[in-house]
Amino acid sequence: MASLTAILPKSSIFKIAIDGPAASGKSTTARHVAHRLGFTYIDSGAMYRAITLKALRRNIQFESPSEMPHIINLANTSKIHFATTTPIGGSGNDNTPQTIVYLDDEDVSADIRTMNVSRNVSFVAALPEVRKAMLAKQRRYANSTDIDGVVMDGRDIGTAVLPDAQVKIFLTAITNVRAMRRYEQLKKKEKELVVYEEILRDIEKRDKADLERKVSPLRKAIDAVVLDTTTLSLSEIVGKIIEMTNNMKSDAVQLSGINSSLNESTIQTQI
Ligand SMILES: Nc1ncnc2c1ncn2[C@@H]1O[C@H](COP(=O)(O)OP(=O)(O)O)[C@@H](O)[C@H]1O
Ligand SMILES: Nc1ccn([C@@H]2O[C@H](COP(=O)(O)OP(=O)(O)O)[C@@H](O)[C@H]2O)c(=O)n1
Repeated sequence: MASLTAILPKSSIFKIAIDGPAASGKSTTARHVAHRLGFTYIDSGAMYRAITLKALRRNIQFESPSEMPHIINLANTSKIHFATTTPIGGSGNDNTPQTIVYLDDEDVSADIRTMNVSRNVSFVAALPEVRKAMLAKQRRYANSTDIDGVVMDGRDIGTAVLPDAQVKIFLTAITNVRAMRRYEQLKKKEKELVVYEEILRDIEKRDKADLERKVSPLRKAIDAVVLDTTTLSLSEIVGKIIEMTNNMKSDAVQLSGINSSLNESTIQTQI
């Protein structure tokens, strides 16, 4: 099949936006979709987590107004990048491609998932200047020219970061199910002692903060499709998104056919 970038103008790199509340399945879904389509995956939440981790390591006192310029400075000056490892056959039942997150060239993939980072990240993510810095980085990644497409997940991807995304998904699941999944996920990593009730409280608190903040709150874009992962398996969700993407792609191919025949008839008319 011809490369999509050969059909669409460079500015129209295929974009898939996946938003939703904490632990709704965004990053797992996004990684599988990106892997299947050969697209780049960008975990926007990891970027906010990385800045939060750096602030914690520097003992910055959150919510102290005099410390805010330091956090903003970290957002503006830190280098964040990603690498994806493709599993060969997968380990055990988990064949999910893994994303490595680098903060100033250090692999912080595990450190950004601790409860301490989770407890503080929504505060950092609510600072308008931090969002401005992350938005610029996110758009830069998404518009890099050497990729066919991008899948980005977060809270404001369909509404603010990539409002031009051709496919927009809003993933949801009931809170208890999300908390239990996050509990199982963290327990496997054995990075720290995890308590289900604490995870549930963190998810509820973070959802509230993300929904209520002034700048780019968690919202479903009007043109996003809602998928409920409480009742749909990972493979069903991934399958649906791939199907939507393929439909959009074939529409784009047909449109490009119509456009080129329109151009031909315009040329003939001019002759
Ligand atoms: N549709 C699904 N059904 C069941 N479990 C899922 C589904 N999607 C994701 N999961 C699992 O739920 C957990 C949280 O998913 P994750 O992708 O980390 O969520 P998010 O990125 O939204 O925080 C992971 O362990 C993941 O494997
Ligand atoms: N596009 C985004 C992505 C994340 N975030 C913030 O970053 C936090 C962590 O995001 P995440 O995607 O890693 O969180 P989980 O859904 O994995 O728990 C969220 O709770 C938001 O406060 C955001 O504000 N905007």
